Amino acid sequence: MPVTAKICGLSTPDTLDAALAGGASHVGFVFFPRSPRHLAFDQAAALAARTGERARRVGVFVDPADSLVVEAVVAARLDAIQLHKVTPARAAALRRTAGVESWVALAVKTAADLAAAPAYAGAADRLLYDAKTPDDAALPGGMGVRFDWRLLEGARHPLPWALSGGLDAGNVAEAAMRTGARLVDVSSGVERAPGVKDVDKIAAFLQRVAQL
Ligand SMILES: O=C(O)c1ccccc1N[C@@H]1O[C@H](COP(=O)(O)O)[C@@H](O)[C@H]1O
Repeated sequence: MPVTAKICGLSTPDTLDAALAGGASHVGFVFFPRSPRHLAFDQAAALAARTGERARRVGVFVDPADSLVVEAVVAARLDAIQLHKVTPARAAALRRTAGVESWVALAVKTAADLAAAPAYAGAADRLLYDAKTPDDAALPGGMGVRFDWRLLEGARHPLPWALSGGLDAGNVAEAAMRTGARLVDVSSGVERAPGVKDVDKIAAFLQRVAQL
C-alpha cells in the first residue's frame, strides 16, 4: 500500500500549489491564533477554493469552541477536523457538531501515552500519533519535535492512524519503516522558519514519500 502525506500549516498559494503538485493527499489549515500558521477564515476560504478536489482539507484546532469549528468547516470547506488537547467525550461532541471526519492528535512521549488511544475508538475516525511538546511550549504541535518511533513497533491501533512530529525528507522513510505508517503528516519539516513553508522542501518531502 502506498504512503500518502498531509502537508500541514499551509498559508500561501505557492506553497499550497507545491503540495498539490507533489501529490499530497491532504492539506492542513491551522485555526489556532497562537500559531504562526494561523489562518483567518477569508484566507482559508481562498486556499480551499484553490485546492478544489485535488486533496482533502484538514482543519487543525486546539481545544476549540464549537463555533470556531463550525465556522471553519464552512469557510474552508473542510473534509476533516484535527483536534489537539481534547478528551474522548469532547472529541465525540465536536465530531457530531462538525459533521465531517474527525482526527484526534495523541501526544506521545512514552509508552504510557499510548494507553489513552483505545478511549478514542467511537469518538474519532483517525488517531494522529504526534510528539508531545514540552509543558511550557507555545504550541502542542508544529514544533518539529519527534518521539521514539520504536514505541509504535508492534502496537495495536484502535482506529485508522497517521504519524506526525518532527518528520522531514531525511527521516520520513525510516519513520514509515519503523512504525508502518501509511499516512504521514509534516509541518515544520518543510519550512525555512516557523510558519514559512518552503516549496523545495515540500517537493523533496513528497518525492521521498512517493518512493516508499
Ligand atoms: O502547526 C501548528 O502550528 C500547530 C498548532 C497547534 C496544533 C498543532 C499544530 N501542528 C501540527 O503538529 C503536528 C506536527 O508538526 P511538525 O511536523 O512536528 O512541525 C502536525 O500534525 C501539525 O498538523
